[in-house]
Formats: sequence, C-alpha cells, structure tokens
Amino acid sequence: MDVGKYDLNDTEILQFDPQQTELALTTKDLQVYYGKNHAFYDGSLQFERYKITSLIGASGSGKSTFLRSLNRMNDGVARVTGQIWYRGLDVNSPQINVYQMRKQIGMVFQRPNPFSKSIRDNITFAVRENGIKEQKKLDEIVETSLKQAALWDEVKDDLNKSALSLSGGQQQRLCIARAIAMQPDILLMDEPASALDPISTLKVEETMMELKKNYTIIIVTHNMQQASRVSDYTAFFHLGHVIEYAQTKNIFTFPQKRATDDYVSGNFG
Ligand SMILES: Nc1ncnc2c1ncn2[C@@H]1O[C@H](COP(=O)(O)OP(=O)(O)OP(=O)(O)O)[C@@H](O)[C@H]1O
Repeated sequence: MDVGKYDLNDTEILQFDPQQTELALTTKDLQVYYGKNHAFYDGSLQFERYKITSLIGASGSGKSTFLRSLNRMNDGVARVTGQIWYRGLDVNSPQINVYQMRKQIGMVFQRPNPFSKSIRDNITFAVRENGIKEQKKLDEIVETSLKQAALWDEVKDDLNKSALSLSGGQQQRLCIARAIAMQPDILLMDEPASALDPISTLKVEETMMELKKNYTIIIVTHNMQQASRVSDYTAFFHLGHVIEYAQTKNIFTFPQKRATDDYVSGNFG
C-alpha cells in the first residue's frame, strides 16, 4: 500500500473545552526541523491532566521528535518553532530555565538507564542535588517513589544493592521511580516497555495506571494493545503530521480517517 496517498491535511484533532477540562499541556503550531528535514508539522494538541495519552504511528512518523520537544530534549539537536504552554509559561521560550522545567516535565526513556549506583542512590541523587539532605525525608522519598513505581516490595530489603543487578523490567521501574522522586507534573515516556518481556511490560503498564492518579502521562508506543489498554486518548502520527487525535476507544473502534483505520487494522505499509 502506498502510504503517501493519504491526505495529510485531512485531520481530526480533539479539542477540549478548557472550561470543562483541566489541561496539563498545550502545543500550538509546533514544528520541528533537523537541519533541512522538516520532521514534524503543525502540532496544535492539548493534553488532559491526570490522563494517559498515547502517541502511535509508523517508524519515522515523528512521535519521538514531538515527545522530546515537549521538555526541550531536542535543544541543540533540532530547531523547534511554535509554543508549548505549561501553567501559563511557554516551555519553548528562550527565557525558560530548562533544568527547573524538567523537574515538572520529566522523561522516562526507551532503554532503562539507571546510574551505576545503589537502588537508593539512584532515587536520592537528583533529590539531594535539589537541596533535600535530611535522611528521614530522603528515606520517605525513596519508599514513596518505589511504591508508586510498584517496585518497593521487590527491593525494600536490599536498597544498597547496585541498580545494575536488577532485571531490565525492574531497572525500568526504578527509572520511573527516579523520575517521580522529583515529583513532576507530567511524565513523558518514550516506548518505556519496548525493551521488556511481556510480564515486565504488564507491570510497567500497571504502574502507569496507578501513576495517572497523580501525574499526566504522554507515552510513545509501538504496541497497539498497550495503547488501547492503558491510554485515555490516542494520537495517530503519519509522516510528521497528527492525522487523528481522539479518545482511545474511538481510534481503535471508530477511526474517522482512512490512514488511522488502515494503521490500527494492520493494513498499513
Ligand atoms: N537526531 C536526529 N537527527 C536527524 N534526524 C532525526 C533525528 N531524530 C529523528 N530524526 C528524523 O526525524 C523523523 C522522525 O523521527 P522520529 O524518531 O521522531 O520518528 P518516530 O515516529 O518516533 O519513529 P520510531 O517509532 O522509529 O522511534 C525521521 O525522518 C528521522 O530520521
């Protein structure tokens, strides 16, 4: 099938009523360029607070490019134009303190990347840097973050063990615990379960469902079952455009656009 035949301007993008829906993040006219390569076009999307939104689409469709722009991970790599509104501030403005902003908009990467330190130190490292030194407070943060990331029961008796001795799935949950120890508002996750076995994947998914009580999550995933299991909303990306953004159940059962329909039914490419 020739995927180029879809009309890239024929889009269906969910709009929330800000009077009715609490928004965590809004992008306006977001465009991303790697040199001359215009990798992402016209992203004006809103993300509801305390919900999980999945970004789906074929390889190279711009999902990670978009996600990484949301907390300026593309700085120095790509040119990003347009705005990213978070609590009345434009994250994309040159005046923003990127370090402070990333405490609010955290990221979990595809491959677990724990520090070569103990489980405890993985969590307390950035927290200490942030000025919290009192042992009792640090212990509380370690316990709470590990519980929220559904890892506490597996590691509570061995917090001084090296993080590198954990399994891949445990390491990824540790990375989630490390991200939430900073108490961000929004968690960006770039295929957080793609390197994991099915059981670890389900654990990470359960963790996400638990986390959305307190956090807004935006996740890139290639796993369509995962998108339909965990997310409230789904955006379908194609060739750098968002073709359709809707409630997840609508994307998977009543897609409005042919490209979306072909993608979710496996007739794409
Ligand atoms: N660091 C980079 N430098 C140059 N071009 C890049 C870079 N990262 C991505 N691109 C290009 O931007 C486009 C979108 O890539 P991106 O990684 O965002 O897609 P994706 O949908 O996340 O793909 P995948 O599902 O394979 O991760 C592609 O053409 C890719 O080659």
